[in-house]
Amino acid sequence: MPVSDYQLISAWQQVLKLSNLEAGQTVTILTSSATNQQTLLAATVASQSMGAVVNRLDLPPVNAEKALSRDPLAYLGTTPLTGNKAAIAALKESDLVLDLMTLLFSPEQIDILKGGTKILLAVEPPEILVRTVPTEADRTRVKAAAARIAAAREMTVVSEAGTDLRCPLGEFHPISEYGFVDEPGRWDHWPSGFALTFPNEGQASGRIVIDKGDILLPQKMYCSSQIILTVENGYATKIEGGIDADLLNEYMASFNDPEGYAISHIGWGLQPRCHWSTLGLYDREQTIGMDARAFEGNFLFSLGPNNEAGGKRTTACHIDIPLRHCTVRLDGEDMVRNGKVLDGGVK
Ligand SMILES: O=c1ccc(O)c[nH]1
Repeated sequence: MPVSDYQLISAWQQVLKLSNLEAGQTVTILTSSATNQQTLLAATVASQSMGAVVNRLDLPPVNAEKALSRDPLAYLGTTPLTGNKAAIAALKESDLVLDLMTLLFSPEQIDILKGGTKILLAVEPPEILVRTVPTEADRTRVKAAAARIAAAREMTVVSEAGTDLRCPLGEFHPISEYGFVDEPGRWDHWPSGFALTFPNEGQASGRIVIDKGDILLPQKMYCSSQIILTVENGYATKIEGGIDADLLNEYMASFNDPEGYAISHIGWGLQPRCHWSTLGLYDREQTIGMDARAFEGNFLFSLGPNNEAGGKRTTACHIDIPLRHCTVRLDGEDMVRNGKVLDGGVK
C-alpha cells in the first residue's frame, strides 16, 4: 500500500545520514524510464535537505530487445552507461550516486567506484524501502558474517531435500550488503541485509536441490517441484526435474552463453524485516524480489557473473535462487542450521 511523501523522505534522510552525506557534497541521481517517481522526489528532497548539490542524470533504457524480462536484474553487463563517456564522467565527479535505474554487475559501475564515488542502488517500491530502512545493527550483523566468510577456507551447504554442495573459498573477498554506503568507493543495495562471497573459480562441486517453495529470480516464482543441479568444476552441468526445471533451462538457454551456468555468489540472508512469503503478494513486475534475497536464514546462491568481486566472468544471464531449510557451514561450523541463523552466522 502507498506510503506518504513524508515517510519516504524521512527514510531517505536516515539512509543518507547513515551514508555520511555531508553538506556541499555532490549527489547525482541516476534515473531511466522505469524509475519510481515518488522515490525520485523523496531522494531529491532528502539530499537537498542535507545541503547536497543535487543532479539528476536520466538515461534512455537499453537491452529491451535482448532481455526476455523487464526485471532490471535479469539482463546484466551492458547498461545505458556502456560507451557513455559524458555520463560516466559526471558520476565519477559525484561523491554519491543514487542508482534508481540499476547498474549492478556492470564494468562501468566497478570503474566509477574505483575513484571513490559511492553508489547506492534503490529500485524496490516505496513501501518496501520504508519497511526495510537499514540500521547500524544491520551493518554490524552483516559485517560480522562477512568477517566469518573472509576467514573461512570452505563453505558447505546441506539440506534434507538433498543439497550437498562444497565451495572452496579464499580467491574472492566477501561482499556485505546492508543498505547504505558509509565508506568511499562502496556500493550497496537498499533493501538488503546479507553477506555473500564467490567460490574459488572452477572449484564448486556437488548437488543443489531447489525444493518446493524455493524461489527463482528473475522468474519470481516459487518452485512447485524439485530442480536438481549437478555442480562440477564450478558450473551447473545438469539442471534436471519437471516443468520448473524446463522453465529454468529454456530461459538460460536463450542467452546462449555457457558462462551463465557458473556458480556466482553464495551466502545467507540476515534481514528480519524481509520475508519469504512477500513475493507471493506482489505482481511480478512490481518488485525485483529483494525480500526473497534477504530474508533471514535463507541460503542465497546464484548463477552467472563474478566480476562484481573482481572475477573475470561477465555474462548477461544472472539467476538468484534463495533456498529455505538449508544448513550452511564455514570450515565445518554451522552458520545457519535448517534455515535458522546461529550465533556463528551472527544471530
Ligand atoms: O543486491 C543484490 C541483488 C542481486 C544480486 O544478485 C546480488 N545483490
